[in-house]
Amino acid sequence: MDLSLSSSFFTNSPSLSLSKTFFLFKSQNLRPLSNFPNPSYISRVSRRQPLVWRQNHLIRAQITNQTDLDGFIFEDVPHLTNFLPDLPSYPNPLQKSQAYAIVKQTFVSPEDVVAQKIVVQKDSPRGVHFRRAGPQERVFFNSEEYVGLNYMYGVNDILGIVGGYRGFYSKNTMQLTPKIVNDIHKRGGTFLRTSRGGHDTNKIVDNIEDRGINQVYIIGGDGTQKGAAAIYKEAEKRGLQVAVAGIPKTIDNDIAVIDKSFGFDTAVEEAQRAINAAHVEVESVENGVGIVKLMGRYSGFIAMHATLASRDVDCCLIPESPFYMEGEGGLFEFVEERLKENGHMVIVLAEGAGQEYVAQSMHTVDEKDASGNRLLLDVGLWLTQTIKDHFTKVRKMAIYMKYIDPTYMIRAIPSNASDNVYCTLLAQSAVHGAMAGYTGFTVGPVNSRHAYIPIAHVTETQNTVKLTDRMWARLLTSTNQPSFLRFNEVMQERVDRGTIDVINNMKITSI
Ligand SMILES: Nc1ncnc2c1ncn2[C@@H]1O[C@H](COP(=O)(O)OP(=O)(O)O)[C@@H](O)[C@H]1O
Ligand SMILES: O=P(O)(O)OC[C@H]1O[C@](O)(COP(=O)(O)O)[C@@H](O)[C@@H]1O
Ligand SMILES: [Mg+2]
Repeated sequence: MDLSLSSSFFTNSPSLSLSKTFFLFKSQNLRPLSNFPNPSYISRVSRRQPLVWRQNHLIRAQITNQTDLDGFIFEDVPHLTNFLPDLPSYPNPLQKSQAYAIVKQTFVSPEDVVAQKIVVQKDSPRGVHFRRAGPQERVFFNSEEYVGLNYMYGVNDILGIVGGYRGFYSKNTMQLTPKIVNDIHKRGGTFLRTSRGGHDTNKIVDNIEDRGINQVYIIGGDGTQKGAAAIYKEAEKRGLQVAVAGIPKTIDNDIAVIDKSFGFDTAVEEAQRAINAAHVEVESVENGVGIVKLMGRYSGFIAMHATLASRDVDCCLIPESPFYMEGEGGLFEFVEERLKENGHMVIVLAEGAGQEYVAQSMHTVDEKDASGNRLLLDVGLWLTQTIKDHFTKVRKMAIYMKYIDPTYMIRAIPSNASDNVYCTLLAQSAVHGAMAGYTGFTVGPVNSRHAYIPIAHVTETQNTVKLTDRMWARLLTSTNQPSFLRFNEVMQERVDRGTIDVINNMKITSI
């Protein structure tokens, strides 16, 4: 596969609704031509500490003396030579690439690291660092015989797995060529198709083994990355020369550690159109209240950023910030104030917000999708009806509700320019990492520099909006909406008054 293919390949492929898609980089025909010794894949833990060999991806550097080492922690990713010590390596064919001919530093230094925490104090520990992404001097897949065919790594045997994880064992594969992937970035959806559930690690790795696949690129959100980690572990257990790379793609932006996931920018941009439509509609009537529901199962990033970008939004509701309707500081009070002031208002809400209220009003039980994600109830419809009932029945005020649910329309559009560029970087970094023999990693920007992050590090937490960070405060000052900080108090009052039972799973300790 050449790099231009790999970039268009990935740039094009993970259009927004492509939640769980896989590319296989199959190079079983790439036989070693020579037997170079294993280069020193050594991770230097600190300038002041002797070199430390990385044995396994989640071993944190043994820091014996915090002061001495400035608290430097290197969370390196696994390498194939950890379990295949005799694997031969080859000079990276990029050395001969015209594209890199005048690049000052074609290869990243094995000692380059990217800091997880960018703002530090003079005396604070230096903290966690990840391996910098990029081309490495030596590669562990021999592609020389293909260089004449392609420009960079020269691998031309690439399979697309159709229909998500289950596609490994229940669907046909698709041979991917530059021609096939040429235009896919201009289409929404996923040309490889997708599915939820169906992750059977053994069957998947059996299939990888049977087909002689050497590199697996797995594209998707947090669930997909967990699946990728399981595949990597099983491949390692079986001692397979298979590099597994995770590519973070979800509009929700709920993947930890990285700056943002592919698709998020596009979703925020497209959400503007829905917000604008709501604004136009409610501006045209007296007491118009527009409600726009956006995606965001557990994380309100799309809603928060769309609100900040649009500036037409009066109130943004996200799963991380539980809200309440009645009384002082509640949503009803705020809506009434805004209507008096402006004659109209727009509320943006993330689909995961207020789920407990909807569940309570509908007396439903928790249901899950095939991947184990909680099936969400339509909080937009619930909020629309609740506000309408309050103003018409209790406040005796005529109001006009306009509810817009653009969620799938947003997810279905092709990625925007910024996401396309981002995707090119993800694709190229992933290919460089896998070619260099790294495995079990997710690639992504950390403080704007691309890095290889152990998958387990990315999946151990979920990226959510931190109410204690300044960004949420910026939003509150921009909309001037209530902070709902009295949520706990208000809920307790209601329980005491007997107006509600204890609300199941209510996040009363969310801050
Ligand atoms: N803990 C896990 N281990 C293995 N596979 C998982 C795990 N969690 C989710 N998956 C699989 O990952 C795929 C995608 O997960 P899903 O939650 O639907 O989407 P996303 O990757 O966007 O979060 C599904 O096929 C699901 O079965
Ligand atoms: O209805 P579907 O297709 O299962 O997808 C809905 C979900 O997909 C998302 O857009 C993305 O979530 P994932 O990245 O976990 O797939 C969520 O915001 C939304 O709840
Ligand atoms: Mg998910």
